[in-house]
Amino acid sequence: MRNSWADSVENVATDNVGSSGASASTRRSSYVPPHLRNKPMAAEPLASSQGGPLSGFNGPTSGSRWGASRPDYRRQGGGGHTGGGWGGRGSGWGREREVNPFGNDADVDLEQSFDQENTGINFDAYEDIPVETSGENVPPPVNTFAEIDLGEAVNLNIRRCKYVKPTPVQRYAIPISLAGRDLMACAQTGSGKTAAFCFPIISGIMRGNFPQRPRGVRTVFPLALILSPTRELSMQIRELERGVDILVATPGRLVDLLERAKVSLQLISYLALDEADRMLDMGFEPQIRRIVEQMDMPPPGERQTMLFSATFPKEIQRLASDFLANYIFLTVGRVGSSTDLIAQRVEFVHDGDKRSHLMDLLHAQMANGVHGKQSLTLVFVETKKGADALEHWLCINGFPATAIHGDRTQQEREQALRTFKRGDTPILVATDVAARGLDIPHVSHVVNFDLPNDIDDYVHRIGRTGRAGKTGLATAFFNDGNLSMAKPLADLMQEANQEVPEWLTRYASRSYGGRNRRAGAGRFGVRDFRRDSSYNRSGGGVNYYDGGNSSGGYGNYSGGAYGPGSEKYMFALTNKNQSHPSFAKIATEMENRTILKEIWNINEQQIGSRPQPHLRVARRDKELEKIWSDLRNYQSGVIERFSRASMTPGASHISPRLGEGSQSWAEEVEQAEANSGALCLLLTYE
Ligand SMILES: Nc1ncnc2c1ncn2[C@@H]1O[C@H](COP(=O)(O)OP(=O)(O)OP(=O)(O)O)[C@@H](O)[C@H]1O
Repeated sequence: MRNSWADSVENVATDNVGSSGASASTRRSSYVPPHLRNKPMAAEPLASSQGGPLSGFNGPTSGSRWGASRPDYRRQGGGGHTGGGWGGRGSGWGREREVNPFGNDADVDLEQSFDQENTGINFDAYEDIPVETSGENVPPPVNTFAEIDLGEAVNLNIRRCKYVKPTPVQRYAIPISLAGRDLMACAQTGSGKTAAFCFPIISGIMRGNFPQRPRGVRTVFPLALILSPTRELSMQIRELERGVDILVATPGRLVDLLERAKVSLQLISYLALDEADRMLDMGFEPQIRRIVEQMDMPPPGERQTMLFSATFPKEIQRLASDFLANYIFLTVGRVGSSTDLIAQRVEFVHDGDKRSHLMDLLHAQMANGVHGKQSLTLVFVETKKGADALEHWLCINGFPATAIHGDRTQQEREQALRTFKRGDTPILVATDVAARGLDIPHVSHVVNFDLPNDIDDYVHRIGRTGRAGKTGLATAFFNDGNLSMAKPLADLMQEANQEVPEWLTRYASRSYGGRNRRAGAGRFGVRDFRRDSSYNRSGGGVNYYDGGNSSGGYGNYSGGAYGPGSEKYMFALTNKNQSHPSFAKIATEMENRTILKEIWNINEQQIGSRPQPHLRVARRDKELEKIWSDLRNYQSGVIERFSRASMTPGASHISPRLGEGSQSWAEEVEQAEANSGALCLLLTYE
């Protein structure tokens, strides 16, 4: 018999109901954020912009700040069962759950106990979700699974899953894919993208006539390859289909298998990239190119390629288009936006107050109870060390927690996910390894203890809640260390009809000089990068390096033509006595990007947290080429200039502002390096 935090939730909830019912519960829940403590109680409810996620757990009868500002939340079924608020989540896209014949008992119990209380969600609310397609001869969408010919076996399994109707992304993507077209698709987190690419692949393989595989060799010849960024996500997708016909892999491991000739890609008919933008950012791009372009995989046009993600920055679209032939671009919902199903709160919390603030949230969550049901909370932190430390601190303070990050063994990572899913440790402290794709039922609260530096990372992180039509809550701790996120965060919240705290609007309105590549109105208007005039100007060609400030594109370093209003800053990358080779090595081991983030943070302080730097390589020798490829899309930045001189241990910041465009970029970098003897990096901001 386990005695989990959920048991204490149950006890608290029972106590509350037993003693004085709802009013006791309400009293307990009168949460006061630290910065408002010891102040007289306000006569009227605090403005929701001042936080108070607790109120989210209060449900509609609590006079909740949060509930009051979110009429749509209640409409969507989040108002709660038994007046209890948070636990009463919608049932998603009409999916009813059956007992999973392969699951263990604990999972089944938990799933059943939750599903019994699902109150249903208005699926029709999704009907008016904005959808945009571009490309030639786009096949029409369908409304039901019955309209799509996926074959008897797949249809049967769809019925077994009790998927009653396709989600919006499935309505569009499945017919496109069945028509044999390449696809780049962007749809919100938790909206059913996995099935959107898996169903047609499985169906195609079950019905297709494929060449005979060579016999008697130990190499396997899969027909479909699905690439995803983390092992956990690969395993999750693998749950849908196992076997050698469909290979689900992370790039690193696959490169290894390919190099040892354990796998051949010669017969690949389908290639899917899940979390495609992550797969093509600087961490993975070299490996993906190796797999897709330099091994034996058939080229675009001879295979069908599908790329899916909830976010798709334009520069990544450009890269991705290398892998596609005459593709259709599909967006369902606003590109890179969060779903409206997630109520987003942002609270100003100084670093030193974060732990106590988190504890307040967790206490509030307990006090407002979910009536014995595990309400899972996912807490995102910046570093692996930070994750370990917070996990430890939570545990010794009576909150069963576990942690997942890149330094833990695979076994530990899986164990952490298991105990979290079961509710034995209803708090999971995670780095970005858990930010994307993971579909964990019943995560009701995502806390961004440390905000990421990139708004897309934020979108993926909070997307771990509010999935499959259910509602969720996301709380972010913001402080002066997150200035670069003020504007994108405020814009995103506004887009998702969230109440933006006034203080955040003020932060956002201050100019930090950054180029906010995805912020502002018209996110939905800026979709398929092929529609950009710059793309057309270059004759439809793909020239990733021609964006930004460069007048000559990649390889032409003689420019220096900063656009009006651009600013530039110079940094040395030699902090922490890193020698260049070790830096390069570290840069390649970037699954959770900690080291680079350290560098980034140094830079951020130096540049006054200005967002969205553009960076470009200044010289192109082989060694730098590698670093360049690793760093190119690091966080929100793209390397603009990067040059090397002898390393000076301990050298740091050189010059915060170099002479206003009077010198060419290369000269500036060289001069700075000559002055400092350090490896230098020039950042410019539009
Ligand atoms: N047609 C459907 N009806 C009901 N539920 C569905 C349907 N399609 C998918 N789901 C469920 O929705 C949940 C989210 O799906 P999935 O994990 O594919 O989302 P996603 O869009 O890939 O999210 P992310 O962007 O976070 O990776 C899953 O639990 C899945 O089983």
